[in-house]
Amino acid sequence: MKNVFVMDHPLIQHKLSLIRDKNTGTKEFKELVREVSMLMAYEVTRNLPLEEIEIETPVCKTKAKVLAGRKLGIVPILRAGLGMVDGFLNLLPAAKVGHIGLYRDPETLEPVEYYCKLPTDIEERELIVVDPMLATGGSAKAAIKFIKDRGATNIKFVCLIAAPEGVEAVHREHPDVDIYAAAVDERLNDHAYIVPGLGDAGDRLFGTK
Ligand SMILES: O=P(O)(O)OC[C@H]1O[C@H](OP(=O)(O)OP(=O)(O)O)[C@H](O)[C@@H]1O
Ligand SMILES: O=c1cc[nH]c(=O)[nH]1
Ligand SMILES: [Mg+2]
Repeated sequence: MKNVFVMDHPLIQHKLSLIRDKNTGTKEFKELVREVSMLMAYEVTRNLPLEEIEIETPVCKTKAKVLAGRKLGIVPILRAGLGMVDGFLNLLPAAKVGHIGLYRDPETLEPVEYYCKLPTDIEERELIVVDPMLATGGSAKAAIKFIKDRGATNIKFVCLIAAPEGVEAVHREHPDVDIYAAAVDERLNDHAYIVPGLGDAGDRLFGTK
């Protein structure tokens, strides 16, 4: 599949299996989502540019590599995307966080927007949109269009589980956006839930329902 990178690191896969298990309760679910997000942040940032600066160790002066100051932004899609933010910020503490509130109407399956607050300089930032689930792709497409309309040009999308239908839909509308997932599952069911998936990510994270 084009534009989708599956992160098959054993730690990510192991923790994802625990997350999928219906017997995993809210507290553990939240901790695991944070841990997997941190591991995914590590993989997603693999190509960040470096520059050399001069530093002094206790022994001598030397050249050393540091991040080349690229500005980053994390954009969770509320609610469930919130569960991924802390894991990303653990590794990228200087990143700014923008929030986009969307819920999927259970009848029409169309995303409904209810909140948006983004960093003012998003056009200068590399933006990482995060949401545990990419199902039909409606929410991801809407969030990406939203930030593109406000000037963003450099966007990645990171999820825990993607459905092939969602990957295809995002790729068709936003071919410039790479998708990073811990797994691409089999399909969507009649209610557009991912099979086998993990159920409703927002409800499992926040203990609702
Ligand atoms: O690809 P899609 O078909 O759009 O479905 C995926 C969306 O559904 C879930 O959110 P939900 O609507 O359940 O909102 P919530 O995070 O507030 O629970 C999930 O977190 C995604 O945002
Ligand atoms: O399987 C799914 C699909 C959409 N949203 C979820 O939380 N889970
Ligand atoms: Mg939900």
